Amino acid sequence: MSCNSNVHSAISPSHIAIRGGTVVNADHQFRADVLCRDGRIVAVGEQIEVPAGAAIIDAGGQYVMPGGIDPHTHMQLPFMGTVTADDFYSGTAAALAGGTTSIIDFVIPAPQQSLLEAFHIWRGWAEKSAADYSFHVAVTWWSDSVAAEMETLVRQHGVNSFKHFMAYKNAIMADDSVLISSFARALELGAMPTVHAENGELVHLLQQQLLAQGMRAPAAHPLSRPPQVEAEAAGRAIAIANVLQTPLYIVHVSCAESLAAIARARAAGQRVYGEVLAGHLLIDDSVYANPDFAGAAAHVMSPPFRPAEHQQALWKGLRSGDLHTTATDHCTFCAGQKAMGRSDFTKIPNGCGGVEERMSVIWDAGVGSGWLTPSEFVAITSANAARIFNIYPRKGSVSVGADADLVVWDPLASRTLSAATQHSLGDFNVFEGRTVQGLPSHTISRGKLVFERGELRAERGAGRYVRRPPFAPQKQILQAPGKHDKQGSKQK
Ligand SMILES: NC(=O)NCCC(=O)O
Ligand SMILES: [Zn+2]
Ligand SMILES: [Zn+2]
Repeated sequence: MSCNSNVHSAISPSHIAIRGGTVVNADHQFRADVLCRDGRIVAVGEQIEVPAGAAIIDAGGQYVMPGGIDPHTHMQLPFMGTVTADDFYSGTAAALAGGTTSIIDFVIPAPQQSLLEAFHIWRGWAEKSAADYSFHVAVTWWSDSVAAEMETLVRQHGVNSFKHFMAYKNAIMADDSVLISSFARALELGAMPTVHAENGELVHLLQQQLLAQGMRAPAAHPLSRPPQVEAEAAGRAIAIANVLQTPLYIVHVSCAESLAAIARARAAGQRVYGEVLAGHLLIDDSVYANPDFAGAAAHVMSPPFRPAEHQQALWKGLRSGDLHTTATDHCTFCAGQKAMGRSDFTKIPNGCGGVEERMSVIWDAGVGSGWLTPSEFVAITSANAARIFNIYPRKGSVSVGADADLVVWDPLASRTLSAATQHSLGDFNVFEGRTVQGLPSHTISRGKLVFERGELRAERGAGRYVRRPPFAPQKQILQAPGKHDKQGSKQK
């Protein structure tokens, strides 16, 4: 479908002025012009002086927001015997068309593979990115060399988060011993442990049982990964983080039970962060009942889409502050690839797209319905991710000195989403037929106008690797400060 037929060169005068819009940051919104020079924001204010020769964007009646940050994508990922359809160019170009100007993707070393070797391979693949990118690095096995390479990644390569897949047994699954070693090491290094929370042993057992019962179609996929399987793993990761006193970021929280575990931990004073996918907010499990294999298989991802009541809980979690970021887990496989699991649902490559649609579908359903304010939208689509992964306010903020990654947002524009018009190279759109109100009119990436009212000017290789500094290494503090007197000695 689509595939970048509508791509032209980015417009890049040294100055871009955005005039007459309402700037929205995560903490407040205000009327202001924004001036960008050489890739940075250099002025935000009323009636700013615009140098001769600057490109001028009229943002009257529109919002000017930080470009979206999608903290969970998989471009060019080799996975389940195939490779995703979108590479770093097509995937980031699609992101820009939807108002997302940065992604955080994943380096996933094979068990026994050097983390550094894998990191350099992914860095090479990502050089063609049209938008800025960064990497979480997965810890899929453990040894002293992994511990040493984590340090090199943090200190020399700007990695401050490590991912652990608690699912995908016999492939990339991290067992408790890996989780514990890696979380403890992350704490020493000032890095954030993150988890894909699903009990891989239970998934494996349920898959085998379903296959033995002759259930081979995609409809069996959600049955092999019920909410309890996710909640058990989320609870276990939270408990490990609690004992070790590490922070924890849980990716793609999809069910009320996991959310409740996060809420309980946070109420008890634990630093736990939750990410929710645009798809999990808006699509329910009825998609797996589709008798057409291709339609059902296109929705096979993990965790799976859930019964509708979970969506209500997730939206509440975003508003209550127990969920912090929104992502897509953009991981596109075409129909021919999904067909690898035609006679065995466990072989369907897991993953769906969405990097181009995330901002619009969340604005439409969240802000359009009155559930979220524009500032809350900025918090959950960019600012919170920037804070959690330590690149704020350079990213996620419209402020002087920040990168000129901006989206001019037209709250009245609408379109109907479709694979026929998407920029992703995937051949399916999980939001097919959904009409959304609220679209980017302009996207500016590092000071260049890369998208203007439907015309995409993404530039291969224009994206830059974003280094993310570590947080200060934390001491292990086993008691809350209130248990100590003012001099710091323990109370009797
Ligand atoms: N989510 C999914 O189904 N595929 C990508 C890998 C992962 O994030 O688990
Ligand atoms: Zn995952
Ligand atoms: Zn993922």
